[in-house]
Amino acid sequence: MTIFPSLPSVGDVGSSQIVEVPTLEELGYVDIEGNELPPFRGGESEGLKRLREAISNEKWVATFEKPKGDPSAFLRPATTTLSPYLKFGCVSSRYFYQCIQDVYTRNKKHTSPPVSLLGQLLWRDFFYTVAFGTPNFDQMRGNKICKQIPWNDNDELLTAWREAKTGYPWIDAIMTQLHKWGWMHHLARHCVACFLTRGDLFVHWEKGRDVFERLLIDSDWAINSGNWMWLSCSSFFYQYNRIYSPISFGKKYDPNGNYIRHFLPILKDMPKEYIYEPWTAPLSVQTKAKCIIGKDYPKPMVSHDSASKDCKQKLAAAYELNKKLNGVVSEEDLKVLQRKLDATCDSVLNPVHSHSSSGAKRQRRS
Ligand SMILES: Cc1cc2nc3c(=O)[nH]c(=O)nc-3n(C[C@H](O)[C@H](O)[C@H](O)COP(=O)(O)OP(=O)(O)OC[C@H]3O[C@@H](n4cnc5c(N)ncnc54)[C@H](O)[C@@H]3O)c2cc1C
Repeated sequence: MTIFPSLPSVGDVGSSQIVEVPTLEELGYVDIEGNELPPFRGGESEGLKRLREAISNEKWVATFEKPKGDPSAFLRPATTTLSPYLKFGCVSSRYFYQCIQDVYTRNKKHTSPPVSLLGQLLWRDFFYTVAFGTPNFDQMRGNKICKQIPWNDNDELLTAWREAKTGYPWIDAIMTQLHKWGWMHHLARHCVACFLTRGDLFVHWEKGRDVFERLLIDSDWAINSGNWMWLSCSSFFYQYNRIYSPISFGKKYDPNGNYIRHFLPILKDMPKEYIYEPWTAPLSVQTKAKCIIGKDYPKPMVSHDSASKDCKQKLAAAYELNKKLNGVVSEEDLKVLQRKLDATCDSVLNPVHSHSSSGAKRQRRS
């Protein structure tokens, strides 16, 4: 008697040929020799090792409070970095949850959801639940929980953002980390998602979501779309007047700009006074730093002050329209609104001017 049934025979494969396994180059990946390797190794053993390391620091687990972590910490990230392992099922979310509960049992005083570490796992399940119950969750059209907003379709703006060429070092460094590591801190994701959508460029959140989906190693259908809706003020969060400054937000955590220097080495010799706004550096300083703005590193593609003001106006008008039509906004309604807004808001076409001489004016922080 055989214990294991024999394997079914291989069916008729017809005339199809068995081809070679495609190379990485054929799959579209470029040679990364000489480049920094992403600090992630796949597999369950690595995932469990990271989980044990995070959990063994009981004080850190018990006091974990998001969004208090430092988004610019890259040598030792401020969060667990377990998302790729959870996404691929290398680490069980239930086991992770149980480990946190065990720490809480031993440490009665601990933070609570939504900001605690346990709360982060609840956010994960929150997005899974809403995504499951919402038709067309991953798009604006036909999605009842999503505000209908006349985003622009400007591929030039999208490309500059995706290719880390906005001229805002904080934004470009984050996008470079995305290309190199496939992972960034949660607040860093906030900054670039806000910048692309409601903060500065007014590009559709679905376009940014698609870029993240392609490049994140933790890319997750429900979590990614949910967070893009959140950050673009399309759903879950509606305070569109609160915009991340691409200049002052990162500076709070990293005044010397070490994160920027690491991910954008072209700016590594820029003095700290100018690292977040290099276009304001006098030409002599740019020359000494071997980085001429507009030649070695781009000028800012928009003026944050006027672009963010325009974005707020557009959001206010779109919210008003959604309210008036009780969320049933047709494509034609959006087009009419877009035409009206295009006539009044044109900051995107008016980039900030580079100040390569002394006496350059700084932008007001928002
Ligand atoms: C625009 C945008 C897109 C995002 N896309 C993704 C994505 O595709 N995949 C993804 O896993 N996370 C995504 N996130 C959520 C969050 O940024 C990452 O889960 C987190 O940064 C991963 O790092 P970590 O494992 O160190 O997180 P920790 O802070 O250590 O949290 C532990 C786990 O909780 C879960 N978690 C944490 N924050 C969130 C959140 N806001 N929503 C849902 N679950 C959360 C993750 O599974 C994470 O691994 C996105 C956030 C934004 C703002």
